[in-house]
Amino acid sequence: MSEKSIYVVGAGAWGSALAHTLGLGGRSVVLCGRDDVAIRTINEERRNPHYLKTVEMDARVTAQLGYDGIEAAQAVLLVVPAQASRAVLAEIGADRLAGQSIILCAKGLEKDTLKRQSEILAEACPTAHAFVLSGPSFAVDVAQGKPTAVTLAGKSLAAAHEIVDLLAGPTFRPYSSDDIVGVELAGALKNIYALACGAVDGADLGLSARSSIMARAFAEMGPLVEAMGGTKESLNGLAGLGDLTLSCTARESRNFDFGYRLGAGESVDEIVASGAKLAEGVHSSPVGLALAEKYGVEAPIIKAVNALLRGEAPIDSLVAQLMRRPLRSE
Ligand SMILES: NC(=O)c1ccc[n+]([C@@H]2O[C@H](COP(=O)([O-])OP(=O)(O)OC[C@H]3O[C@@H](n4cnc5c(N)ncnc54)[C@H](O)[C@@H]3O)[C@@H](O)[C@H]2O)c1
Ligand SMILES: O=P(O)(O)OC[C@H](O)CO
Repeated sequence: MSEKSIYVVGAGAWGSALAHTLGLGGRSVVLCGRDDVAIRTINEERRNPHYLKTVEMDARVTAQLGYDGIEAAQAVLLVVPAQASRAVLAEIGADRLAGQSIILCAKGLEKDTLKRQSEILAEACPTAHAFVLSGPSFAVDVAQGKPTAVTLAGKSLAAAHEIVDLLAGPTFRPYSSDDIVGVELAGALKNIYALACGAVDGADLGLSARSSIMARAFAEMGPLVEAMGGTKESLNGLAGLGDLTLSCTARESRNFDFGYRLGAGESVDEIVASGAKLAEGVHSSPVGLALAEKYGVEAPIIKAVNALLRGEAPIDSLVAQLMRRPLRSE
């Protein structure tokens, strides 16, 4: 019998990179997209015309429109923006996902409902098994076969190990975790802090200020993650410290870049109108603030990012406000 395929839903930058790296790891992959030109180009020319254009997609990857055959997948990676996950899961349908292992790859929180990706999946398909893939990983690095280590969380370590074995390849190394809540919160929150660090850079407030924001962001995440049922240990790992470091220091991060442009004086509307790429933190910031308020946790940096996004104050005056907070111990 032929090997079952892994289905990757979402043929954007991250879905394409993951499909390619799984192919390199010897897996048969079906990449599900919604743009027929992209599908045809991937199958005929081995490249995605919209994302990672120069990467030659591994031959084990087949692209297709829609979700045909997904019910027989070995596992499904959901790789669409966080705000689209619910609609895409509904489009695929609970019946086809029943009992399947679904690896949630989006790093974001749902507006209005304040839900994490695994909560959305539980509502969309209660019998599916949720896993979360997160950690420091730029699509372009993964697609170019540069060494990358990430966190893969499941309900138990044993369950996570199985998916780790499935996803691991010569240049892609997942570590197992049993903290779904902590790992998915870490991935979503780091995008908010990347906006802050980008803004600090864009306003030329200095590398010392940026490092201070990163360290205080790391401290700020702990109480919220714990209040919501995750563990601080997850923050010490790849999904926490690893991704915070990457996203808060590199202009290649779309969230950092968005923040950089805000710090340099552009407005949210101007940046969006210019066709900026997906910056999940823009959507997750109000959710992060609402969650902090709901759980009674102090989150001054998340609050400042929300004020920045709402155009209430420029980053230098928001940082000045942070500097005027009462002095305290670490
Ligand atoms: N790009 C990265 O380096 C990277 C790394 C790790 C995690 N992620 C996360 O992965 C998620 C996806 O990011 P990306 O970089 O692939 O974004 P992207 O903008 O490159 O691609 C998103 C893809 O989702 C599709 N999509 C959007 N809305 C859809 C809908 N309603 N129905 C069906 N398909 C839809 C788009 O057509 C596109 O193909 C984000 O949450 C991001 O934080 C990205
Ligand atoms: O480009 P960003 O800011 O969405 O970051 C991509 C990945 O999440 C980095 O780990």
